[in-house]
Amino acid sequence: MTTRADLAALDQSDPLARKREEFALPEGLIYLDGNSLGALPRAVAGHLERVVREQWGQDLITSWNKHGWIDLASRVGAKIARLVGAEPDEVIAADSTSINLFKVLLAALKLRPERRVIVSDVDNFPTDLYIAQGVRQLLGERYELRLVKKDEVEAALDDQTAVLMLTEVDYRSGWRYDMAAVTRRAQQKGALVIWDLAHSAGAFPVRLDACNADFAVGCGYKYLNGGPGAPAFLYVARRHQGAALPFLTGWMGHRSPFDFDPFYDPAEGVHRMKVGTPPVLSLSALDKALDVFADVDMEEVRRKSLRLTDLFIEGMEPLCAEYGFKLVTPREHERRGSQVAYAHPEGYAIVQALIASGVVGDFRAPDILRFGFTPLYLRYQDVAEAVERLERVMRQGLWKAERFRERAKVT
Ligand SMILES: Cc1ncc(COP(=O)(O)O)c(C=O)c1O
Ligand SMILES: Nc1c(O)cccc1C(=O)C[C@H](N)C(=O)O
Repeated sequence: MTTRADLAALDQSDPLARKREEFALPEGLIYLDGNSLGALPRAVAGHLERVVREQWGQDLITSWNKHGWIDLASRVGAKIARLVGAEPDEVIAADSTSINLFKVLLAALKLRPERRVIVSDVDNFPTDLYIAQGVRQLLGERYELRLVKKDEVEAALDDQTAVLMLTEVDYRSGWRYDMAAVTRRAQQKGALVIWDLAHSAGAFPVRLDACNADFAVGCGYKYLNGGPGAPAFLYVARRHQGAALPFLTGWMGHRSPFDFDPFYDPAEGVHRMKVGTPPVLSLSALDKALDVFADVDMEEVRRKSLRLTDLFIEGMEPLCAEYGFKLVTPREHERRGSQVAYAHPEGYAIVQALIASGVVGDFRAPDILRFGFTPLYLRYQDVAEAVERLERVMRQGLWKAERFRERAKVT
């Protein structure tokens, strides 16, 4: 059994412990929801204030050149590229994950015009599936969206598969695909592969290059801490950049937007995936937030993430036995992202009671309690404290209060 003293010792010797002070976290709160909305890096508020007052306020429109607003999507993309194993010119920060998925899915399908099938995971995050359904409607009924369970993905690939579209880490269970192996198998069948890295980027090292991924997208507001509604990112492997087209052909993706040419001519490389005017304030927040990673070794982040999640799983064992929580996250390290999830029929009310006791996790229908572990701002001792507070919620039956049953709009 791991004691409080063991955890204190782990915090003492933690090479990432110094990163916590770079985040503004409310006193006493244990935040286990950085997989949904990352915490605020302290430097962001001052930076945004300067961008607003000095750049927007004083330099006004000249800021597009003077402060490089026009290149922000690429500069921020280059910072993300380092975290996902890509070259700086393979990634841009733009739009939302959903919109980026639309762009790369259409681009990929058009690169395989003779094929008609999109394969995905039936448990994929709904927006990914909705985007695929919309793309299918747009292209016509002759396209098939083949949705299968995780262990059926390989068997679902055939010589008609144009695109395999998956999220590396399942948003509910935290189950993680073997990205390199799955990519290889799909490519052997002649398909292109799109990865959604929403629950991967910033959570552990990602190697898009070593996996030979074709396309990828991901969120800016989860483990990258870019703030609510932060711009997402999009990756196009360099080998596809000449042929892949966005189909959302906006002026910012034109070769020379300020020629105001009436006819679309795609920009070089990943730049053609830009659509409209970039959200400078949001991009600036994400830009500054990413600086937190500048001196961080992502291998170290992974080591700590696995220790945190292992400790949580260990600490929860007595609660599973006593109160019926059922672990749904794999114990195997290779199959796990940076979150731990449990099934419990009273999951919603329990999560609300836990939040009221100062531990923020979240609930995912139908019955999942989800806890995200962000190694940059969590301490080992937080893990024990979170388990203790949950134990109290259960032992004292705090979750039974009527107010914890009311479903909020956003869960
Ligand atoms: C796997 C995955 N993809 C996409 C999204 C969201 O996409 P968007 O940024 O368009 O809201 C989420 C969470 O919101 C997610 O978990
Ligand atoms: N994007 C979100 C939002 O706008 C409101 C509430 C939650 C979210 C989320 O990020 C959900 C998240 N993708 C998930 O994994 O469940």
